[in-house]
Amino acid sequence: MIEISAVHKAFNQGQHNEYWALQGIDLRIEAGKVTAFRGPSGSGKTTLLTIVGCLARPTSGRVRLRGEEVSGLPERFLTEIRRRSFGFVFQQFNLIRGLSALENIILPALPTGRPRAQLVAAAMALLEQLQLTQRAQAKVEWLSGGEQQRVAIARALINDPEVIIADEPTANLDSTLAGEFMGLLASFTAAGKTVLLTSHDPLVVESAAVHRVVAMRDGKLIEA
Ligand SMILES: Nc1ncnc2c1ncn2[C@@H]1O[C@H](COP(=O)(O)OP(=O)(O)OP(=O)(O)O)[C@@H](O)[C@H]1O
Repeated sequence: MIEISAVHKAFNQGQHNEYWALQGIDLRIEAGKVTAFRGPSGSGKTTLLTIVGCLARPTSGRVRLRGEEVSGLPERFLTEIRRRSFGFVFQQFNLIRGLSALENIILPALPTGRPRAQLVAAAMALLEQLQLTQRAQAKVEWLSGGEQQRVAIARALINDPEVIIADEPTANLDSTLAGEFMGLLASFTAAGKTVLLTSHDPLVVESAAVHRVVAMRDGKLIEA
């Protein structure tokens, strides 16, 4: 479903601090499965996921999504593919302060033109699933770290993406909530969605919800 071929990524190319964060990644990711990336800090996990999610381009190499090459497309196409195909949950939640949990969740769906009432209903259903109904109208800066993370998860799901990309999604959750998040992952894949996540948490990487673990070191894949 996602094919990554010979992907390299350099930061600060041509400068004294040039750094190759990815050094030749070849990987096929199956649809409908949870793939977890693990590896030491700085091994390139986040860099790889941002490239797969069309948030950044590889310096060389290719990424194909459902057989279509996306790595070389112009930005306006990438924006559309991102919105249509991917939901992101990042370590920094990137929520908009001053807006409520509910407003943050529906934000990525506004450009789709779906009626507001439909979006609010979808957002409320997600909040209920994540046990956050009572905080719907609270401004996000009033929420705890774990609550903010659940708002970020709901926001990633509002456009019903095919692929969910989650970078350390449970970093701010206690083990009960982390366990619930893993349960949610199982329901995503049961619905045919593909999940890519990074984690340092053994509870996540060793969870029954994870189908495949990919290990990275120094910008390369290593045998898990
Ligand atoms: N924008 C950037 N400019 C320069 N170097 C960068 C940039 N982004 C990442 N790097 C470097 O690339 C390397 C890989 O970073 P990356 O965030 O992908 O690692 P990671 O495996 O996700 O780490 P962690 O587990 O700590 O999140 C790191 O050495 C990092 O410092």
